Amino acid sequence: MSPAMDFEPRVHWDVSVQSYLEAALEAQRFQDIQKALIRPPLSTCLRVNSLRVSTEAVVKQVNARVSRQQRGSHNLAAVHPLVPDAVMLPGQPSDGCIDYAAAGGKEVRITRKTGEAVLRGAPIYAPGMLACSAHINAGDLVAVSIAIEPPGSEWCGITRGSLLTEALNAPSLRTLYIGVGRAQMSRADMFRQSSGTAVVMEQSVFPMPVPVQGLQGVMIQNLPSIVAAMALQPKPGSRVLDMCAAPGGKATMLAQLMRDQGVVVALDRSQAKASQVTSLANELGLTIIQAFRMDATRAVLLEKRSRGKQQEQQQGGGQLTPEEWEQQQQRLAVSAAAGAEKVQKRAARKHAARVLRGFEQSGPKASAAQPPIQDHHNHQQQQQQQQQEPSRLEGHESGSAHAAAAVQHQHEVAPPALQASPEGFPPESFDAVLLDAPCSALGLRPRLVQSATPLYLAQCGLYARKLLDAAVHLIRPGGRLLFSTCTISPFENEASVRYILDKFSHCIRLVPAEPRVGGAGLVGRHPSGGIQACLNNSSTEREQRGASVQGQEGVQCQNSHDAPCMRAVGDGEKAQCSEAWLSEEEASLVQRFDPSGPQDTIGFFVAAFEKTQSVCQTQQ
Ligand SMILES: C[S@@+](CC[C@H](N)C(=O)[O-])C[C@H]1O[C@@H](n2cnc3c(N)ncnc32)[C@H](O)[C@@H]1O
Repeated sequence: MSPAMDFEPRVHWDVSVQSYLEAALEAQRFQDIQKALIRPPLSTCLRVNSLRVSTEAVVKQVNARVSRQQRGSHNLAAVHPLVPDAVMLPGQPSDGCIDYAAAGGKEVRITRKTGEAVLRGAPIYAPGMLACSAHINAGDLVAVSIAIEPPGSEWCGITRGSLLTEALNAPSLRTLYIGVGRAQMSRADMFRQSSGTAVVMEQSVFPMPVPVQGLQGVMIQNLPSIVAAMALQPKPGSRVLDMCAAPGGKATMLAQLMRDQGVVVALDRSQAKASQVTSLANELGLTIIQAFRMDATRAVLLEKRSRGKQQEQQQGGGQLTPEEWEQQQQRLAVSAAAGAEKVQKRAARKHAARVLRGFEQSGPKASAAQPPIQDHHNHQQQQQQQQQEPSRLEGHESGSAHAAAAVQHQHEVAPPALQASPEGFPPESFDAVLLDAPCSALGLRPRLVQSATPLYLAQCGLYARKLLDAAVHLIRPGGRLLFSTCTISPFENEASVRYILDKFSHCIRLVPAEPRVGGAGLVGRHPSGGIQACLNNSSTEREQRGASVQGQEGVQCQNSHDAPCMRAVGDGEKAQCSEAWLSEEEASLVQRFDPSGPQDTIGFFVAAFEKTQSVCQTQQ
């Protein structure tokens, strides 16, 4: 074993994506961003649940830990000057001098995704282990290395459970050393256990954040995520929708800003993910969050349109592609077999929709007190699960995230778990809507592999527009919409804002996204033809195939992380790919968080809109 002392991983980008971003952001800026993306932000941001505990108390507690455990290596924690519920823990750049010799040749190798979380301060859990040296016992010091997938591959070349021998240090296998840790279990247990901490880091190429486990009323959350929730300005007692809510970081922040009064309807496309939101709300003792499984692109209940579409499909669907036709046939077969069960489920969904509509008439308080669907049996089961499973944050809050709930009475006040989803919501149902769109996630840090392709960026941007369309219909006149992403891709950010401002110019206007922590958005248009040109020029065979089949057949998404599976970049959608951004004035209202900027945050984008009047029928 000969670990390199410097942490200088070379991260390959798709050539076309790189040229697209270089042209958009300018070469030097993109180079700086690339450098920033391979390391975690130096500071850790703690979100304080100020309904339970004061930020001053948290600052005091954290600083007490700093002085005890990491004397001299950290500056003191402080409340963020513009974000009152955020406590910032500054970190010092590491000198990179790791004493690998102390490990005496013992080593563990972990998956790349685990490694990225560890670089943000998480311990190494058993499932993240890939290989390790022979004869490792609890208490041993071990060198820690990450196995990196080669460009274009999803497998790093090492089978879990392997013995680390010279062969696994072959130059053909990409390995990155990130520090030294202490084993918490034996080699055998590392591969036998499906949970539990396998190794705790003692020295890392990046400073390890102050441990926050056990701190009451705090959770780790990226600063821009907190800013996004604040910029929506949700009012206590109002009715708010979070369209893409799991795992619930922003939904819970919204509830906190609303002083846990009113209702936050939180949607996500899978039941498991919707349940994550409920779990986090329970942990934090927030009672107003109602989580549903729902495809938010279909969240607007437009009676006429949905009936028309249903009829069209039943008639054989002149508009359907062969692929859609086949999918429809499969669905019909399944639904026929489902028989009585389906009738029951539909009744449950109708009931839920009725309750939600009823809520419209009776006001927020009534709905909060009477959740759409109650299923006490499942609620109990879920609570048991929550007690067994540690809480995790994913999505924007990648890396270690320890939701430390300051709640004594959570099981008394937690809303029951919701098992069925309503069919949708009538237009203008909400006072405020948050759309934290699934995106290409090019702003997340650290990222040791970048696999995004032009097609993927195009799909993500178009998917965001679909969700934005729904969002605009769901807000009431006078209400607010907050759009955010964790990507640096302008097609998903500024070009999406342009799309919505142009399409709904008569009823939507940009308003300042505040507090103002990030920088201005991009002005003008993409200088070399935008994502469509990028797609056309794309070098890989796969991309060319994707570009050449536009509008003809489905293209599967290629990434697993929150991959928005759009069918295809269709002919009708091509026009949307031309890439106009913002005017000077508009750019000054949105916020673009640059990962290489002085704030040292993840890459993020925030835009706030106000709906001035109803969307006219022709726009629907
Ligand atoms: C960026 S993450 C959201 C993070 C979340 N807002 C938070 O702060 O914790 C995007 C989420 O959108 C969900 N999603 C993707 N497509 C969706 C759809 N059509 N309807 C609802 N949710 C969707 C994904 O499952 C994922 O959980």
